[in-house]
Amino acid sequence: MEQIWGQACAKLEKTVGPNNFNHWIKPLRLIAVEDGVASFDSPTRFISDWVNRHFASDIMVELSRFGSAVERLRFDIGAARPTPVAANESRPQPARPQSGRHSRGMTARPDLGAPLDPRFTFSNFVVGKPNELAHAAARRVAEGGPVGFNPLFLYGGVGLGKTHLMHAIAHDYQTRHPAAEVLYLSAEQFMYRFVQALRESTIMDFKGMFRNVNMLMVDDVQFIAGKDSTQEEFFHTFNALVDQGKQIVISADRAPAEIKGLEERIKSRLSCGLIVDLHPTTYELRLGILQSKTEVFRAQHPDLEMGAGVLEFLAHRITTNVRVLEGALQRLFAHASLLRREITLDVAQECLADILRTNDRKISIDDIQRKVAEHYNIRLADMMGPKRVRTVARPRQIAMYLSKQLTSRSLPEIGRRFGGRDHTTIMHGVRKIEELASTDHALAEDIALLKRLLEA
Ligand SMILES: Nc1ncnc2c1ncn2[C@@H]1O[C@H](COP(=O)(O)OP(=O)(O)OP(=O)(O)O)[C@@H](O)[C@H]1O
Repeated sequence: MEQIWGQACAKLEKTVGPNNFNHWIKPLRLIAVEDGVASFDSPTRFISDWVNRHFASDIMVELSRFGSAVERLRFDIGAARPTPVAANESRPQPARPQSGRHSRGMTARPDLGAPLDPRFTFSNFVVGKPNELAHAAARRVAEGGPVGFNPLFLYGGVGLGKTHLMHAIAHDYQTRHPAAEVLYLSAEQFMYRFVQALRESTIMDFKGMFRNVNMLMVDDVQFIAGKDSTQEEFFHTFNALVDQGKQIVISADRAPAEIKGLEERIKSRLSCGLIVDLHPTTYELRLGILQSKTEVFRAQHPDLEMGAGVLEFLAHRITTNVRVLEGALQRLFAHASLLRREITLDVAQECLADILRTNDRKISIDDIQRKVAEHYNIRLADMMGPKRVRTVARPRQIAMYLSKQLTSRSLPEIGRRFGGRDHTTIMHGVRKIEELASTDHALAEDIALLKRLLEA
């Protein structure tokens, strides 16, 4: 195993860049490869989660070269001894792209941010209807100059490209402004640094370092909800930077107003700039992403043979998020490079059976009623009951609308599930919500959020 891992590591270092490699992959120890599953010891959960999210497909492709195809990674936590770099998890590398033209002449805060993924650039980001606004806003912020919108707040469901866009902004901004200091980190890391500074009585250094950057990017800000002192510190950092005209970019899984447990003053601060959401992908966008990733892979492996209709099939069947889509494609690449044969539709279906099954999970009217009732804080029984007050009737109509949109049930069937209502009542409800959502932005947002929660 050591030998295999050693050889795979030599390749991986080139693919992901030395900084990412040292920080995330080097601390892992390969224990076994069995039944398509590669098992690792990882010093911490944080490292294994990060690796799973960002480098799983690279690792699977490399390991598949040594025998049977690897289709999944598994991690045991705590058994591996951290390397000096891994022990440094609390002090990750500066926000600094690792390769090529970006790496020259940049300044970045030492010991603060998380590393940037060199693959997350604008040129690798496929633009379509669901993400064009977010992409345009990100491009604009990356240009720098007089701050147009501060903060830029990007939000959207899991795996829709928020982190990719943030890294792309950082890469581009640093290329244009080599002397500028860009700090990218997750909200979780922000909290960790803050707690560490409190513990080590270095809070003034902490404040100084955060307040001296030119651009601060905080990913997954919903993480600090409910964590009062971290929120307080974040609020002051935020204000200090905005007052100095420094750019802030934030991401979250939902709009500021929707983040429960986040202080009102922070919500209102976060809403001062531009809030843009990444919508769930469309078929066209998914296909575009698959084609672009296949081209990249083919540039390195010209012998790849992809049968007609395979990418279309994947774009049609895997609709959850781009990360899952990418994972499926990487698994196919791993198969192709190992077996050296064309990926036909049959091969794809067989090889991806588990992913395809999960994606087939149907959303039920029950799920919808429960989620909507929870969201609007009404009783589930009110979905079926006769109450006509608006606080109950509107959520009920939203649930009707979502049932029509997200399930294949007919109007009479939906009517039956909403306390035996007539199909014309359901039709009226659906139309009403369509009409309202076209003018009421808050309602449209609510519906988009509910859809994301249901489809997650
Ligand atoms: N439009 C796109 N073009 C190319 N790749 C994309 C696009 N959208 C997402 N991806 C890829 O999908 C994967 C997941 O994206 P990313 O990590 O940015 O998602 P996220 O929105 O930050 O998710 P999470 O909510 O889990 O943090 C990444 O590998 C990213 O490169």
